[in-house]
Amino acid sequence: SRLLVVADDCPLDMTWSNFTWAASACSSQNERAKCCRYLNAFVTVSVARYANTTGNFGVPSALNDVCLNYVTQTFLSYGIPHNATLFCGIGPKIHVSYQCQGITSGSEFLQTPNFEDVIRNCKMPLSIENSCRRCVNSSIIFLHHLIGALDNVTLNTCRDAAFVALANQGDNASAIDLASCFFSIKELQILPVIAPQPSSQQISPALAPTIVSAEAPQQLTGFPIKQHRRGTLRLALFPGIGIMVTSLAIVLVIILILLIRKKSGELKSAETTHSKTCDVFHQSHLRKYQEGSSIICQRFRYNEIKKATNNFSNIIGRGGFGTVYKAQFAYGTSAAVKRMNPVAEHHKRVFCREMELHSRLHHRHLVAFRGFCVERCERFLVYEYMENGSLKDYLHCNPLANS
Ligand SMILES: Nc1ncnc2c1ncn2[C@@H]1O[C@H](COP(=O)(O)OP(=O)(O)OP(=O)(O)O)[C@@H](O)[C@H]1O
Repeated sequence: SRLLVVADDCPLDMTWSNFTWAASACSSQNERAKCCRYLNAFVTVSVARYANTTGNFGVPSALNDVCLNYVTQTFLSYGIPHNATLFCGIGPKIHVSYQCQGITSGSEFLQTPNFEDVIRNCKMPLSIENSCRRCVNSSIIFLHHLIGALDNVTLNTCRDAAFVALANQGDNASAIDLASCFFSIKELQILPVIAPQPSSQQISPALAPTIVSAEAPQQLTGFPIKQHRRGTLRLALFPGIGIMVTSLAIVLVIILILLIRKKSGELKSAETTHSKTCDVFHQSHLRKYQEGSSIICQRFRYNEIKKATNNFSNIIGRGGFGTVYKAQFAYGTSAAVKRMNPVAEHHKRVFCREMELHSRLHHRHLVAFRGFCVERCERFLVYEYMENGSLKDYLHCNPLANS
């Protein structure tokens, strides 16, 4: 459980945030730089809040030690190991008061040349793409103009001072947003779902990297790293949602495939059933017809007729019961194929009777009946092909006949 830290005479307030992420990072040896960025951000935001009421970039020098002690105790009470605060340098590197090139207040900073560029480029929200990058870019340019090639401690102090000046341009929320951008860390106010426990792992001060690598934000050493880190952090916040959405999409696709397959199966089986019913009807009537008939005529297959009529493209006439096609069978015989129109059930019986009649009638003045086809709910009558057209055509169109 967390100890209550009494601020004594330190005017800084560090109760504005939860330190769980920082405690987690600071308990891992692999996240030392991140740990220091967290600690630096907590102190800087606290100083910015203080500057908001006083206008000063930090506590009076008389309160320096008191406040550094307060900050260290606060971190300890939130589970941040003592060796982490030593490693990050609370006091020697992380200050509670910023004196940047003699500037000690926000109003002085605002008068610094080019600072208005930084203010313009650091407008909220900084969480949207490229906005943070723009803000940090202009801050770096500004700082390099301001301090030139001075040491990293000065650079860091001025960076923190610039942060405080900027943070005081907006409200509390924008200060948090700005800190997340400036120090390349998770949004400070987001509460984690699982509170990580501080581990007993020790961070050896002997292993402390240089001030730049341990303390300076990533932005000052390279944007790509920072951009990548922010993207990763955003993703890490919602891993569960990503998995859920992906799973849902997969389930929906599977359901869709099953529905399509079921529907196409139903259609196929309906078609087959219809076709079978049709054919069973025809076959039973044909059997009766063939059983009662002494005449046996040729039965053609549907595909045979389809091929012979060139896929029913050679139309030679239309009558009251169907369309007549010219057919050329593989064995060289020409024929006229009458494709009967679809009719009601009782007409199918008529078709069979007519077939019987046709097959019995033989006369040199009658067109010879060659056969039939009953398949796929279709009926065809096949006749000898008459070369010279119909009698009607002959009587009405042939000039020799008319003369
Ligand atoms: N065996 C055939 N040889 C050549 N052409 C034919 C043959 N049978 C029919 N036709 C052509 O097809 C047309 C239609 O013939 P179809 O027998 O269907 O009708 P129809 O003789 O006019 O009378 P109905 O509709 O009463 O049968 C004919 O006018 C003819 O031009």
